[in-house]
Amino acid sequence: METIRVNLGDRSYNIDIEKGIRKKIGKHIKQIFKGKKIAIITDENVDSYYGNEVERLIKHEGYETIRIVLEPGEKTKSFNTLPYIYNELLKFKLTRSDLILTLGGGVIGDLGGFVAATFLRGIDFIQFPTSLLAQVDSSVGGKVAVDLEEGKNLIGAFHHPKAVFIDSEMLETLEEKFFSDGMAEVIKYGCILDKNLFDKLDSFEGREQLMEYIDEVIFTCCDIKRQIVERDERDTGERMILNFGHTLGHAIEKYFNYEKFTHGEGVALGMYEITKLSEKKGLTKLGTVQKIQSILQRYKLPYEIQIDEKEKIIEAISLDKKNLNNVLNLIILKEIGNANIIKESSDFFK
Ligand SMILES: NC(=O)c1ccc[n+]([C@@H]2O[C@H](COP(=O)([O-])OP(=O)(O)OC[C@H]3O[C@@H](n4cnc5c(N)ncnc54)[C@H](O)[C@@H]3O)[C@@H](O)[C@H]2O)c1
Ligand SMILES: O=C(O)C(=O)C[C@@H](O)[C@H](O)[C@H](O)COP(=O)(O)O
Ligand SMILES: [Zn+2]
Repeated sequence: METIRVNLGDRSYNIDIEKGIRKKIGKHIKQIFKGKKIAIITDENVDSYYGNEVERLIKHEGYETIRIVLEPGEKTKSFNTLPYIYNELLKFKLTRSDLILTLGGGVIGDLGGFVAATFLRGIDFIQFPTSLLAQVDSSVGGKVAVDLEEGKNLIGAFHHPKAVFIDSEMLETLEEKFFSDGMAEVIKYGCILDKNLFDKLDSFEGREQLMEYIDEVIFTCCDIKRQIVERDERDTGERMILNFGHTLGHAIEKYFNYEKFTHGEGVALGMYEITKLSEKKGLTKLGTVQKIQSILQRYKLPYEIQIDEKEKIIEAISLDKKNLNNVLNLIILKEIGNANIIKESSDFFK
């Protein structure tokens, strides 16, 4: 097992990465949680593969459990889903000394994490991420949120998990499309900070070859995120570079009502488009956008779309959380492995 310690004072926690760790999940939880009740929040797909096994192992350690199983997909990560979950927790009589376990992808992690941040003014939770995207990104760093119709993650909190358990064996059941989503965030790490990672990903033929190195890739991504989060927990400076591709990505997701493009696809489109623009403006080394296009294609991600109502995208961009005092903090690449934060208006996209 590889363990990464995220050092954040009294909010510190471990990320444990081990193939098959789910088979010992009850015992691992027992080591760090001394309360009585555990509410497992998951979605129907993940539940059908892992729900019974995980709940049985947790019950075996003497905990009382409830399983809250939600519809899969981004639409579930909505403000409107919250009352249902809070009600289930109240019926189960979950108290502040109990625990929430989020078992699923980024939707479940963000939503369940937000519930943990707000229920009874905040209770502990553990992230048990099952999608590639959640294993390399969303389970780490404490950003939890729900979407509004107006935009992504507009209601949220910083609430760190007590622990993160990562079992890459669970990726065997993940559909191709969602594997690609996770690759968008993996590619993002390569683009912003790690040229070696980028080149390595670019040397693989695709999912099958990458899976031979999956734990190494997950470790590298989580460790990059750990370092940034330790230096800028609250996203006031350096952490913004983790948002490369997201200004446009989030706007595109919202523009299509969270139905046409997933988060990873939005990020892929956003990374390509902003790099095309920054290269054209002479801010990025020539040839960078070509490299991004090629790696996105390798991992079956989109890179270009036609949008007729550009002004609506620009309107959505104004809700970006990196917009401070009407100045937009944009993340661009100087070159692969080297990101920069620049202050612009939304005219940058015109
Ligand atoms: N908090 C953060 O720092 C952060 C970072 C990146 C992304 N996010 C958020 O994460 C969300 C996207 O996460 P996602 O891509 O995991 O989406 P998701 O949670 O919708 O999962 C994708 C699909 O894969 C299925 N699935 C998950 N694990 C599976 C498994 N092991 N086997 C079979 N099916 C499985 C799910 O049921 C779902 O249908 C977005 O809402 C995004 O905003 C948050
Ligand atoms: O952890 C971060 O910081 C990130 O920006 C990671 C992103 O991949 C993630 O999508 C995050 O949820 C975006 O946050 P937001 O602040 O732009 O809503
Ligand atoms: Zn993201």
